[in-house]
Amino acid sequence: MTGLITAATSADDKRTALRAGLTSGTIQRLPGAFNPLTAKLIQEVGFEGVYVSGAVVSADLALPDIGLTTLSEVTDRSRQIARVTDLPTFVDADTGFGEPMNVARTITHLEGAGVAGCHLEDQVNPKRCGHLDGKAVVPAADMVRRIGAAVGARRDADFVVCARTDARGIEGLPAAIDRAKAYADAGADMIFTEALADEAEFEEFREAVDVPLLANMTEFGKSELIPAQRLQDIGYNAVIYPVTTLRLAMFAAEEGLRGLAAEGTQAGMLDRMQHRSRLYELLDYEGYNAFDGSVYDFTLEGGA
Ligand SMILES: C[C@](O)(C(=O)O)[C@H](CC(=O)O)C(=O)O
Ligand SMILES: [Mg+2]
Repeated sequence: MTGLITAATSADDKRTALRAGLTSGTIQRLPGAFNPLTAKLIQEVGFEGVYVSGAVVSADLALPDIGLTTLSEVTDRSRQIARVTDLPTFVDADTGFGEPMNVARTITHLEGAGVAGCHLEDQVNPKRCGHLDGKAVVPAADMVRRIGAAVGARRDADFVVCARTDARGIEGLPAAIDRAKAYADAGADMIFTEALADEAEFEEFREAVDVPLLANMTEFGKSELIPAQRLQDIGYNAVIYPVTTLRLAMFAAEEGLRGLAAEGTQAGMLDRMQHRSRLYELLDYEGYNAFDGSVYDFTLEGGA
């Protein structure tokens, strides 16, 4: 049964892998998984990690990304995703769901859910998407307290605590860099440099800060979409594609639903669908069948 139902790799080993990846010189590419099945696809295609996006957890519930989701909702989704992948799962913990003591609780919950690390941001509560205007940040000293609480709460020293600064769009790049340095001094293992404008800003950040850096290549936002290889050349250690799979899937779903409504049948769009056989391959029906021969005792032949 190993590897069926849950991934074979332990949470400890996944945390070790994330740590090793962040110092390997190879940029760790983490697409967002909008569900556990997508996490399996991310692994199969060959990425280094899986991201659980706050924007996606919210959007999945048909909610805007303004801090409405709860620690329980984010933890449950993260656990479901971490369970099925051998890759490290890295989670968006927003502002940590409250004050420093809440942040400590957030870390213990996420650790317990088998995730490899998370990021906490320096926005005020309620937060908003980092690529929107009108954000506000807490004083750096408050964020330092959030980080201290997070670092002190983890039981596995390999759990990555990443500090995100949203200050670039509010206080400017030099202030964002100063904050990043203070956050690293407070024990953050990595800095998430939110909403930088262009390559030059990523370079400037890299030169100024010593700890690993994470880039956010979200679409239709404030940052130029820089290829992973280029980010690696600049010296970034990780990159997230937080909403990419959800945007791809929702675009396809909308097109398909409009076509179905217009045509009265989906017969003309089968070549744009994941085939039943491909879905079953991803779900590893064969593996379950090896466990119990009655699982896969049907044939796909003849079906469209
Ligand atoms: C990374 C992010 O925090 C997320 O929740 O995925 C978002 C992404 C987005 O809204 O595009 C962000 O604030 O950048
Ligand atoms: Mg977010």
